[in-house]
Amino acid sequence: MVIFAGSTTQPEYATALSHGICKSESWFTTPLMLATVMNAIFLQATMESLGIPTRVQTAFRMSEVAEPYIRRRAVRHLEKGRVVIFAAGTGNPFFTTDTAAALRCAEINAEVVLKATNVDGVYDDDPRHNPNACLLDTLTYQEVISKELSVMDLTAITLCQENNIPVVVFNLGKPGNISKAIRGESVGTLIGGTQNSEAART
Ligand SMILES: Nc1ncnc2c1ncn2[C@@H]1O[C@H](COP(=O)(O)OP(=O)(O)OP(=O)(O)O)[C@@H](O)[C@H]1O
Ligand SMILES: O=c1ccn([C@@H]2O[C@H](COP(=O)(O)O)[C@@H](O)[C@H]2O)c(=O)[nH]1
Repeated sequence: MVIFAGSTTQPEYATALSHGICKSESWFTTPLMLATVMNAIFLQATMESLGIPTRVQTAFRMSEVAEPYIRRRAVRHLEKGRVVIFAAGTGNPFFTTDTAAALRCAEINAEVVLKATNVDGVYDDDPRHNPNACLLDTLTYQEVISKELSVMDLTAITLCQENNIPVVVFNLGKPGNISKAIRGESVGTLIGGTQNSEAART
């Protein structure tokens, strides 16, 4: 199993950027990537307190606190039944944690990207701004791109499309949703599903 730690919004950093304290957006992205490492370490501690063996791998070196990302090593951990938490995004500015998820899933030949987020799935419009937006059950990658359904950034969705990795978008806040998504039960929105993944949902 693979889990990606999303960066939480850091209002202090956003304020620093808007006040001109941070010189460029590429500088500003570093603390955001570091925030995902903190999240990953907390998640690791929580999972290990439940007896689940876990490893954190970071996209840039922080060897005193976590392993560096090494694809073959990550795959070996998974083969041994450990949860691997990938942190620090892609390690590069101008990307997102969704793109990091798509990239790592492509690298390790993952079957699916499970995007646990703060809305029930993909809507025909941003539900935060349009209360009449309708929740969609399934979508093709092309529909997400052409209709500009910005629940996931274009780089991430394109990477999933190119590597035929379906994406399930679901609400993290609803109890039971993570289990449902992992078991392949119907939850949220399925993007780029094949007949097999459709069957798995029913
Ligand atoms: N068509 C759409 N359907 C669903 N959500 C949409 C759509 N368009 C925009 N959104 C927005 O996308 C957001 C979810 O994506 P976002 O990447 O912000 O969340 P996240 O991945 O949970 O956050 P993070 O990556 O910081 O952990 C929702 O809060 C919603 O407002
Ligand atoms: O690989 C990466 C991952 C993230 N960033 C920066 O962090 C923010 C927040 O990421 P979310 O995926 O929206 O949680 C993102 O906008 C980037 O500024 C990055 O540079 N590289």
